[in-house]
Formats: sequence, structure tokens, C-alpha cells
Amino acid sequence: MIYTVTLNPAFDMTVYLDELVKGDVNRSIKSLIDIGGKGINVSKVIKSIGGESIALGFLGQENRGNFTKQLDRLGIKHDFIYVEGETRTNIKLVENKFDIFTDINQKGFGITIENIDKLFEKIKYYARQGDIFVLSGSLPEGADNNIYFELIKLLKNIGAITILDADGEALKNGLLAKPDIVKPNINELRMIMDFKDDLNSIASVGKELISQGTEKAVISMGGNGAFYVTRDKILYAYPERVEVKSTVGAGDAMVAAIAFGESKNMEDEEVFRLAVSSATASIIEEGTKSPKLENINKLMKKIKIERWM
Ligand SMILES: Nc1ncnc2c1ncn2[C@@H]1O[C@H](COP(=O)(O)OP(=O)(O)O)[C@@H](O)[C@H]1O
Ligand SMILES: O=P(O)(O)OC[C@H]1O[C@](O)(COP(=O)(O)O)[C@@H](O)[C@@H]1O
Repeated sequence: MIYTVTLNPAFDMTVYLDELVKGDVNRSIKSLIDIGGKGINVSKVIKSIGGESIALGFLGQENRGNFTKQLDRLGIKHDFIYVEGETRTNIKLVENKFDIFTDINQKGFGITIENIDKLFEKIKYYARQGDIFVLSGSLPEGADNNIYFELIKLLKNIGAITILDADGEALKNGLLAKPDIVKPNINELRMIMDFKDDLNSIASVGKELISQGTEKAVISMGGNGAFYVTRDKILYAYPERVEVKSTVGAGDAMVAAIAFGESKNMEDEEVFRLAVSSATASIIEEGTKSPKLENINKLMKKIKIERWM
């Protein structure tokens, strides 16, 4: 089974404007709200590509009904720990005039030691050898920067496969526990490592991640494509030019496809093609909507992947 663990989920409010004028009253053209947060999006996309997952993590007690109603509507199984306060709302601004995408992610609820203990208990209860656990997103206040490190250690001992998508100290510390797969975007990578801007330097950083003990590293670079790095090869995917409606959730769509591909024992190149196709199909949808399977399938035939090394 695939499990997603989201410690800090969110409602994503996407607001479409012509242009944001700072310090003035701005009126939106339209806005929409989707359930989001990294692991939640992963569960949504797994569902779209025909897989099953169980979403775990924390949800705010105060607005839990709105959130779980959406999960149920999408047919996503879930078993959250409800904590005091409400699940945050993140603002995603899209300025149509310039194609500028701006995210304002809030801090969200705080959690207690008891909440964290419950999470570890729940994960111990579910985890079996061969299960896939996706650990992703920012940490709520009260969670130690070592939490992904601890969870990866626990899951590896059980024999589960771990996929990490985090940033800052949580990513840096999490990597020390040697997750099986890591999916940083270029900005997340820059927070923890020094490297030049050219593709060869970025590919070398991928190799460095592998030499530190991670089995596979997928480095996403937004409109510049992505690298897929393993012990014996580096693949590069060219970006596909599409009409971008919202970039939110592109990385999560990639992680979803990677988890799905691992669960089906797909070959590296096939997983990577599915990952890039899913990410590209997600940016042509508005808000934090999942990609459509028919678009993923069309893109699978178009995405250009080459062996870099
Ligand atoms: N503007 C874009 N044009 C084409 N492809 C894109 C664009 N933005 C994202 N993608 C695709 O989605 C993948 C993930 O996007 P990225 O922005 O790097 O992830 P994240 O959401 O984690 O920041 C990229 O590697 C690329 O394949
Ligand atoms: O937990 P964080 O780092 O604040 O990120 C949460 C945000 O990231 C998202 O999961 C999107 O992530 P990606 O664009 O990296 O795929 C949004 O749904 C959510 O608002």
C-alpha cells in the first residue's frame, strides 16, 4: 500500500488577477479552493492515475469536516489525527497579465508531543515491509526538524520504502536517514547545497545525493525540466511547452507518479516519463486540481527523455 504523510495540510485558495498592485485594492477575476498540502496532492494524483493510497498526518479539528468531505468525495482513504486549531489556507496568486505565480503559504496549526506520539503509533500500526511511504511538506510548529529523519529510520527498519519531499532543515536532516527516494526542486536543493546554475552542475548534485545513500534522486527544475538520478545513470527530461494555468502541485504530481511507479515495479525510464507527464498535465489545470489521465497519456507519448550519463 502507498501511504502519504502530510503533517501540515492546507486549503489552497487560488486567486486569479490581471495584475497585483501592491498597496491598493485588488479585485479577483475568479478564485477557487482545493484541498492541498504536499501529501494530500500526492494522494489526489495517485487516485487520478488509477492507484490507491491512504492519507495520514494531522488535520485541524475546527475545519476538519470541510477537508474530509473533499477527501471522501475524491474517494481517498484517510486516517488523520485531529489537532487543536484549524487547517491553514494558503493563497496562490496568478497574475494573468505576466504569467506570474505567487504562493503565500501560512504557518498553520501547532502540534503537541502527544500529537506526535500518536502519529508514530499510527505509522507503526500501518507500516509493513514493502509499503511505500511518502513524507512531504513543511512542518507545523511543535514538530522537530528531525521528524522526517526519525520517521525514515522507523520505516526503513520495518522494510518500507520512503520518499522524501521537504525543504530546509527538515530535508537536510531527513537525508541523513537515507530515504530511498528524494524529490527536491531546484530551490529546495539550493537551500542545502552549493552548486552552479548549469545542467551539468545540477546533475552532479544529483550524484552527490546518491553517494550520500539515497537510491534515487529526482530533481525538478520547473520550466527547465527534470533529472532522474540513480546509482548507474542520469536521465534528463526536457520541459514540454504548454499553456500554464497553475504551477501549484506540479512537484506533488511527480512524487505521486514515482510512488505509483515504485508500487508497480516500473522501470526507471517509464517511472520518470509518467512523473514528468503527470507534472506537466497538472500545470494545465487551474488551482490545485489533479491532472487528467487522458492528458497524462497524451504527454507520455510526447515527453522527450535523454540519457545524460
Ligand atoms: N512552466 C513549466 N513548463 C513546463 N513544465 C513545467 C513547468 N513548471 C513545472 N513543470 C514540470 O513539472 C515538474 C515539477 O515542477 P517544479 O516546479 O520543479 O516542482 P515543485 O512544484 O516541486 O516546485 C518540472 O520538472 C517540469 O517537468
Ligand atoms: O507544506 P508547504 O511547504 O508549505 O507546501 C504546501 C503547499 O504545497 C503544495 O502542496 C504544492 O506543492 P508543489 O507545488 O511543490 O507540488 C500546495 O498544495 C500547498 O499549499
